[in-house]
Amino acid sequence: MDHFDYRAGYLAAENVPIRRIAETVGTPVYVYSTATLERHFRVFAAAVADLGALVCYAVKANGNLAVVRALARLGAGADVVSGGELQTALVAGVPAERIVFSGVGKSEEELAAAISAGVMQINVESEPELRLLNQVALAMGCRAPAAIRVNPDVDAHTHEKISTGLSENKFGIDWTAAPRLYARAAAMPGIRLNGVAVHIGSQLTCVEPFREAFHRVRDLVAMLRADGHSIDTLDLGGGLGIPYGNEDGPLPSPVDYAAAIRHALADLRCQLILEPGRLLVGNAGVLVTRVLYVKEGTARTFVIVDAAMNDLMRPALYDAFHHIVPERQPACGVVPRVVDVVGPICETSDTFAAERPLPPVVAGDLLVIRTAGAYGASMASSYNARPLAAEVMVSGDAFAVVRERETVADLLARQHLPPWFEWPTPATPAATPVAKSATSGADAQP
Ligand SMILES: Cc1ncc(COP(=O)(O)O)c(C=O)c1O
Ligand SMILES: N[C@@H](CCCC[NH3+])C(=O)O
Repeated sequence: MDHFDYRAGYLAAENVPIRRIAETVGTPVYVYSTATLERHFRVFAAAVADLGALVCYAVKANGNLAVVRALARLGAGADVVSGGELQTALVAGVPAERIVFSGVGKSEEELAAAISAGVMQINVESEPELRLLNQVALAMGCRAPAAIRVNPDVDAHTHEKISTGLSENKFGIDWTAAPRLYARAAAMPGIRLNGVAVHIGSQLTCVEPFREAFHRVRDLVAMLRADGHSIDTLDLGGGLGIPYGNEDGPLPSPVDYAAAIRHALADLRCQLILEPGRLLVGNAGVLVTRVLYVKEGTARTFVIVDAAMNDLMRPALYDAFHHIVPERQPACGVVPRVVDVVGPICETSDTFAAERPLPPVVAGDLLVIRTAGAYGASMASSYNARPLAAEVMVSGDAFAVVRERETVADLLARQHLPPWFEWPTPATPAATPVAKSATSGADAQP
């Protein structure tokens, strides 16, 4: 359930007409609903309440400060995977003791930043990373709280590009090799290793792979405890799928997911950490775009819109399905046309929908791409020199820009000509960036 509904024939985000936002802020624009974010967090938190789990929102799904703040206000912790996400979470008011630092390639600086911020736990994904963490912690005169992310070799039955729990995936340490690493870590004075972490993939549409992974974790905890390690935290990652509108059957609910956890792990007396991302924010966001042209091709009809794969890359990257609806509610009985909805980027994969029945539209109409709150803005780029879209948050009757639209000047501002190139004539426009310094890059001269 979300808070994007037709009101008197026009789509609204909570009580704010989408049209009003588009006319004020322009398009393309991401629109987030506070009520939906809050509802999703509360539903998930209620489902896992009896497990005493700490819900650490996976910031990668949507790192907008306002989104992270909305969840932090409700008590969410954060799962972060870079120094940038760590800072985002801290600035949004997530207490350090509720932050988990995950990721397969953390740099020395990022490890040091996590330790000095006082994060709850660093999830280590390789032996070299464990050794580096030990060194960094010793140099800082402390012991780093850590868990090992294990790879349980379980098929998540999701898109291959977002599956992370198979032994051929780069993530975690093979669960059968993990006991050796725990033994080595026990001898490292800079490491306080007392947890196991697992995350097998994203957009899981059935509970069975979770069950399988959790039972492997259970077996591992028994082995580790038998070896004398104290295991106090279990980080079960995220991954619960959400409806995009093209699923075959019903998806597992947070209650089903909680039952799988309870059954496999509740009696182990560990602090559980859960890292939902998509589930909290996916349906809380839409991408609003304007139709530029309707082009009648010989084989297809193309609805060319002003959003593109740089704004929302999921369809191009994973052939992902997103519902697309007109901002103006179609009249009863209107006959849909089968069209391709495409962006202006010079790639054939810049296609939001192929051969999709859609109510007829004309240039100037607004279309709304649904379920775009997760891995939408957070994966956007400026490909084709297209500035990043604006982001807006709605609450009741109010809306606010929570990320300004980038400008072309922003894109150019950090670029420089090398000193051996003169600016083209006529004279350099005031807004054009200049070479950083006369000497920078001198060694690179041909
Ligand atoms: C370690 C970790 N935790 C949590 C998540 C969030 O996953 P999702 O958005 O599918 O809940 C991810 C991303 O897949 C992840 O890599
Ligand atoms: N980016 C992916 C999810 C990957 C999650 C990160 N491990 C998506 O859009 O579905």
